[in-house]
Amino acid sequence: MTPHMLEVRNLTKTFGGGRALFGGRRHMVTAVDRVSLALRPGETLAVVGESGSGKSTLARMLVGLEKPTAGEMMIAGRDADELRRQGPRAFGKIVQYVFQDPVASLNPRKTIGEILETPLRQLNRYDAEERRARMTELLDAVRMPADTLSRYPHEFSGGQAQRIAIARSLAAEAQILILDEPVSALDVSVQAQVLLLLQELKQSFGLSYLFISHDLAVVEAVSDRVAVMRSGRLVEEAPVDALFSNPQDPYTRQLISSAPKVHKR
Ligand SMILES: Nc1ncnc2c1ncn2[C@@H]1O[C@H](COP(=O)(O)OP(=O)(O)OP(=O)(O)O)[C@@H](O)[C@H]1O
Repeated sequence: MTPHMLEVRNLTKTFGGGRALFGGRRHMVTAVDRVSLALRPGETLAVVGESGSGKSTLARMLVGLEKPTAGEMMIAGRDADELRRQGPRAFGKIVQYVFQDPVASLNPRKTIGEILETPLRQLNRYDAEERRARMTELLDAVRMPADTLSRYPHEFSGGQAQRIAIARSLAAEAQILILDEPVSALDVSVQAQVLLLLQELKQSFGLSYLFISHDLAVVEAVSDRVAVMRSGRLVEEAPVDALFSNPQDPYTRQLISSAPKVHKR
């Protein structure tokens, strides 16, 4: 049986709980509360919820930016910590994180060529000429011209920078992209183009997506399954059509009815 691309069981993250100041009460926040989820090969699983529901904390734990308080995380059938201990190269070949703010996620002091070359070098498979050819191919895959390589991140718009950040994830040959609000910072007219590109790349590169978003219209357009979070808890999980046509949880119903652009069924 093919293992799940990602699987979390009872994943929990509690912040705070250090020594209380001035004898006051310790303030603890359970950002993620016993969440269990699985991402299947080739699918887009959206995680939705309002601000503060714990979506980003979940994603950050998966890539090792936060340490879980409790629970299990498996990536491609292997324990996530064990995989991470093998180093960034082994981990990056499986999972890449795409941030909400694309310009900030690219090193301002490096050219796009230098940024894309780093993961290619880490693969230890290409010589300089092959790396150059591969970078041009990757830019082509995200619809950016070859002269992008000699330019710097600040020279690009948000949409272009997000395409470049996606190309960097592809350069690492990741199988799973964790897309954390990947179009929220972009103009509405640009959002659709980037979403369409992500759909295409998923097919051509055989990717699986964990798609974090608060925007139900976006989620409806891109996902296969949807998990709804509220105050750190998973309240409902269903295939996208079932979730929008027949939401089971009162909170999901409320989210759908208050979303302006969602296709009401
Ligand atoms: N480093 C931290 N220290 C303390 N509390 C945190 C930390 N990171 C997140 N939290 C808290 O955890 C909860 C969940 O936050 P999180 O950012 O995961 O939610 P989110 O659904 O991604 O929201 P947003 O869409 O606004 O980013 C919030 O109450 C937040 O204040």
